[in-house]
Amino acid sequence: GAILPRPIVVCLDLARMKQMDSSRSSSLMKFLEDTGVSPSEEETRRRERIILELHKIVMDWAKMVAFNQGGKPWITSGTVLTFGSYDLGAYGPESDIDAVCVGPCIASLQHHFFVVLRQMLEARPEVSDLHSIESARVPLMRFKFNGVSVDFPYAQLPVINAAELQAIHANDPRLLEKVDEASWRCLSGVRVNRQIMQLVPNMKKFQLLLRCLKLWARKRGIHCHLVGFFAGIHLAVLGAYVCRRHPNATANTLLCRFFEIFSHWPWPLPVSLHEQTPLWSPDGCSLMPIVMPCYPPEFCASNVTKSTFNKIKEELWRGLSLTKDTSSVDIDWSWIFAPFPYGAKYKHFLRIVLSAPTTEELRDWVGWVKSRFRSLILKLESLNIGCDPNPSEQVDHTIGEPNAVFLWGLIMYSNTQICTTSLKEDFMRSVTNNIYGKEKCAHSDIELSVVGMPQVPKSMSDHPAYLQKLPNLPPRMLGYPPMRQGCNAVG
Ligand SMILES: Nc1ncnc2c1ncn2[C@@H]1O[C@H](COP(=O)(O)OP(=O)(O)OP(=O)(O)O)[C@@H](O)[C@H]1O
Ligand SMILES: [Mg+2]
Repeated sequence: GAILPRPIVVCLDLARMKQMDSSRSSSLMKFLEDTGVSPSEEETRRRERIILELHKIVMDWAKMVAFNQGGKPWITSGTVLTFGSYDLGAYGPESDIDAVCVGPCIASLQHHFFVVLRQMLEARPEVSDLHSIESARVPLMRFKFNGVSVDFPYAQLPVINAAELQAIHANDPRLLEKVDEASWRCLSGVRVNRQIMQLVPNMKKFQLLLRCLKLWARKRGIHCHLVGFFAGIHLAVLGAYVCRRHPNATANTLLCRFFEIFSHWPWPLPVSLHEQTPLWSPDGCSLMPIVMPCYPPEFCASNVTKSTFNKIKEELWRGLSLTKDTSSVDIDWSWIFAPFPYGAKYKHFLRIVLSAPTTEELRDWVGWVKSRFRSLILKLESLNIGCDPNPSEQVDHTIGEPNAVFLWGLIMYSNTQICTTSLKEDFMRSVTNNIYGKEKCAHSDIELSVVGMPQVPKSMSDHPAYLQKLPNLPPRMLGYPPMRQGCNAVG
């Protein structure tokens, strides 16, 4: 046939690509809807009511603190500021509500927050599972309010009328200079969120992308800050970066660009939404530095190690290979968001069993040990063993005591033997170092063993048929050498 002049071919191609892009975006939105990652109207209302109730409780509490100190209750106030994925409008059904309790200078953290306010919350029928985590970097109360998990840290402002002042000056550096370190940290969560919202060109598209990223990271086993994967804030910054680079892109293009940009990212170049990068980098931030948009700039805290860095890179390459073919109209989104097939990927697993006499003790114990997991991953790496710390927890019903079981995929680079006795001794040193509430965990236990496939729960060993269709990635993209056959693992 006749050869069309070039400009017309380009126009037709562009029109076809645009149509494909929009049809892929529609199918992506339909997929997200079917997966149920977006909260229903009712769920949204429920969360709004919770924030409102918490606000009322904090107001009453501030007035009571003033009254008990002989002050005038009407000039004192407190408030609640939300942050995290709730505030960004990208929360899912399993997300918590992150809310800072902002209190006046007369309300102390130790007594008024952890004792007086705790009692007020405990007296409410909507509140359950309340516990205080006083030793955390950001001390907080964690509870369920009408069944929704709430993380509730405390920021004490150097003023009496905290509610009024925060509305005007939450970003005022002079005010922030006067608050203590823990208060400053939780207010920076609020400030970072506000900055992100100001920096993204289209909030709706950003929320959609962030929902995709959170779902993808959860399904692929790379959404867990404590074991060295992404925290929500990392994904929010990476998502915002893509949105800023492509302000007019559709949902499909944004997701494709995310994989394209970050599978090729020259780490350790920091990802930053503005020009500035922090002057110093805390431990754990050197492999995959991501900068929070606040002043002064700070890195998001990170626990990434060589192993988890490799897995993240592998997953980014996988995402790229599944989305880069722009010539096909349809894309099966369930491939991209497929659960990670641990059972098919690894031959050996490190089985970590945490147990305690009661469920309350187990909750504290699991929280504490998880905050030490990074040292176990580093220890394995020092033995030349890579690991994929599956963040999900199982329960072994054959054990009498309340327990939580973790199964981490092991990658043996050489004929290494794992002696779990010395591994445990080593890990226990890190667990018992600086332990908070030692007596609380006196009857709790850890057991480590190396197990093979048969002892892995069915949910982890299933190998969905669609995984067979995955394109083969070159080993370079997998980030580590292929596993040696016949390695010895001694439990
Ligand atoms: N590693 C971190 N570095 C810096 N700030 C963090 C980090 N982890 C959490 N935060 C702060 O705490 C907030 C809430 O964290 P959280 O882990 O609940 O994430 P999220 O984005 O709310 O995701 P989810 O939907 O899973 O709850 C973040 O928005 C951030 O301000
Ligand atoms: Mg949250």
